[in-house]
Amino acid sequence: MAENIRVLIEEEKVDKRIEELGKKISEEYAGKEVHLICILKGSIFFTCELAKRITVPVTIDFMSCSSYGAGTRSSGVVKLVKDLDEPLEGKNVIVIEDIIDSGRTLSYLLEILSARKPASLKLCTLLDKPDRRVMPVHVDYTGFEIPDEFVVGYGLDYDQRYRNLPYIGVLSFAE
Ligand SMILES: O=P(O)(O)OC[C@H]1O[C@H](OP(=O)(O)OP(=O)(O)O)[C@H](O)[C@@H]1O
Ligand code: HPA
Repeated sequence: MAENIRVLIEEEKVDKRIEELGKKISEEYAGKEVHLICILKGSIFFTCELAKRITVPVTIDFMSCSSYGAGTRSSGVVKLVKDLDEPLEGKNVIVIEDIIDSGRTLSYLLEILSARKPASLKLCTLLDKPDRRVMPVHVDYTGFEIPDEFVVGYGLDYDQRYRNLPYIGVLSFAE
């Protein structure tokens, strides 16, 4: 089946929104240091772009969690693939995600992370698909709310491909 991609959010619009989020976070954390947790692999592009636009001191750590296999639907089982290198105690933590869909990944992760006693714990996502939510998740910073369509680009993949597209696109399949 042939794969087609239709642009949903252009590169310029994504960049502008990330700039706004960086400014907001910098204002809200004035005088503090923020510890960003990048959820691999999808949020790597967003984390890099956002971190460059935050003007308070930033540290970064990485975690990997997986529930989507080779398809477009979650398996429903979230697995921790790689844990953080650093402890979180006393840190102002912001978890950075590329997308919140069913909410399963984040509700699982936030429970693990809050047990590690950070000074504060917030969630920032580039994309949110609220119509697909199965598990409730409180999101503090959202780039864009999007409809229930499978998207790729800006870190998001289909079967590990398309992460490098500089825009957000909707993937569809034609016979
Ligand atoms: O809200 P959910 O339905 O749980 O979906 C969101 C999660 O799915 C994607 O990760 P994926 O498991 O595909 O791993 P990847 O980031 O390595 O592509 C995405 O990066 C989120 O972590
Ligand atoms: O729409 C999506 N695209 C890519 N990966 C995803 N993981 C959850 N939702 C999506």
